[in-house]
Amino acid sequence: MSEIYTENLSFAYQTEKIIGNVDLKVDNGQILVILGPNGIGKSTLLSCLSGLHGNYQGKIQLEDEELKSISSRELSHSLAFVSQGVNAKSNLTLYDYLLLGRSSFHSIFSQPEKKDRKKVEAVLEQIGLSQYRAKSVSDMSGGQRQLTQIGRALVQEPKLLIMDEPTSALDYKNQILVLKLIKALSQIDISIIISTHDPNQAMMVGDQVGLLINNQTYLQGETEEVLTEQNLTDLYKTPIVSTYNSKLKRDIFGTKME
Ligand SMILES: Nc1ncnc2c1ncn2[C@@H]1O[C@H](COP(=O)(O)OP(=O)(O)OP(=O)(O)O)[C@@H](O)[C@H]1O
Repeated sequence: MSEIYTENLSFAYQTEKIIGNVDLKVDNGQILVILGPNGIGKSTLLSCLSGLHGNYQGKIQLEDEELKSISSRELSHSLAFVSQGVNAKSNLTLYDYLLLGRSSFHSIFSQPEKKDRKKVEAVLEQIGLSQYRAKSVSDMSGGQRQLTQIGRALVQEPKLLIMDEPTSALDYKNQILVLKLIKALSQIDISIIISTHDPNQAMMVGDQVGLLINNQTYLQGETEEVLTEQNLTDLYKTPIVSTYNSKLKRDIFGTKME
């Protein structure tokens, strides 16, 4: 069954149409990676899918319900969104900030339970920040705050995780940590949509790749079919070549500098 799909989805800010004709589909436990040039509408698309832009046209179906008819509390039990950038801001400690992310599991007056603390401990391990549990979120580095924001989504235990450029502030080791985490989550049947500017990341984790080509055209398909030299060259309007790396057992994308 599809975790989420859209039919003829379009969205405009005031009169400026940003995305159109988007037929997107993510099955249970699948990873969809969205690529597209700056300003094409990736964040706008992910915001629509996360329920942040209610005034879209067309259909967004989350499991068997239309997104617009799902309450925000109900939505927080099935979907978590990590927005672009390093915007985790709080004077709380990292531990308390993550614990607060469990609040949708409780009534306003109830206290966190043992299972909430256990989940926070597990997520601290997953994002590699256990040693910073007592540190104030506002005192963290950009990369640490991006990992914190991912952790905050994970404590929600979503069935669908949507992340807008989740590795943009991360060093190479932490990029790999997040990509491996994404793979591991998909293996326990969590469906994932991420955007990125790096086609190599799409090749590393994507089951499917979606290209936002212009405000009328969205192309989605199997990773190896969509990530071709021609498609990427057309998408970024810059020549991109691919070479097969036998050590990595996959194609690597790059550009000649001469
Ligand atoms: N709140 C807004 N009001 C009006 N226009 C907006 C708003 N937010 C974004 N836009 C415009 O919508 C277009 C798509 O922006 P969006 O952030 O979705 O692109 P993107 O593909 O995520 O870009 P990037 O790769 O640079 O992050 C841009 O032209 C942007 O200027």
